[in-house]
Amino acid sequence: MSDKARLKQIILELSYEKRKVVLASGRESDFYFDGKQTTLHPEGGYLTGKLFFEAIKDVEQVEGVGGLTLGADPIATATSVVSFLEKQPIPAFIIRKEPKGHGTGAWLEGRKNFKPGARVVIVEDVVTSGGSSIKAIKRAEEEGLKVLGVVTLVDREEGGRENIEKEGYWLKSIFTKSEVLA
Ligand SMILES: O=P(O)(O)OC[C@H]1O[C@H](OP(=O)(O)OP(=O)(O)O)[C@H](O)[C@@H]1O
Ligand SMILES: O=C(O)c1cc(=O)[nH]c(=O)[nH]1
Repeated sequence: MSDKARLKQIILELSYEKRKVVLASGRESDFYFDGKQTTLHPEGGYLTGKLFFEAIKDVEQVEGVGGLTLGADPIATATSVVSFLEKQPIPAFIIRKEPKGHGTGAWLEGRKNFKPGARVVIVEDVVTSGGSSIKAIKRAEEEGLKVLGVVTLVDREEGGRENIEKEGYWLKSIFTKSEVLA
């Protein structure tokens, strides 16, 4: 079985839930992908890292991978670890939803691994409206990074791609919702 086929099995088993839920955008839905159930699973996290690394390794001399906490955190870390194992090390970063209230006051964690203008990819577990990805893009750019595009584990195909592209960035998905549920 391919890495992608196995990851789909894990997503269906651990992350896909049929229930009524309010989403980050305020929309209501009758299903949910709880991405962290997969990305924090030992095999799920490893396969996520492998597939995200494959998706970004040849992209426009990528120099970093990160995203908005919390969904992005295990994905960025797994991708970075796999990149080291594959001898093309790509450092990870985490963007906070609020700046740290004491100590460094930082919005962005992992800063020392990035020079100004470093070319980075934003990662997400789920894209619905794309609002969280766009927030991450804007914050990363305000922090001096050059964002190339976004990679998500699951694209729910609910307008996120269009909204991200409208901002001038590409979106790649490991899976669309249709692929997961096929
Ligand atoms: O495309 P959007 O409409 O923005 O929705 C998708 C976002 O929603 C979820 O995050 P959530 O805010 O639930 O937070 P968490 O990652 O901290 O759990 C998910 O991890 C994405 O970041
Ligand atoms: O839109 C969201 O907030 C959302 C949808 C989903 O399926 N999973 C998730 O983590 N967030």
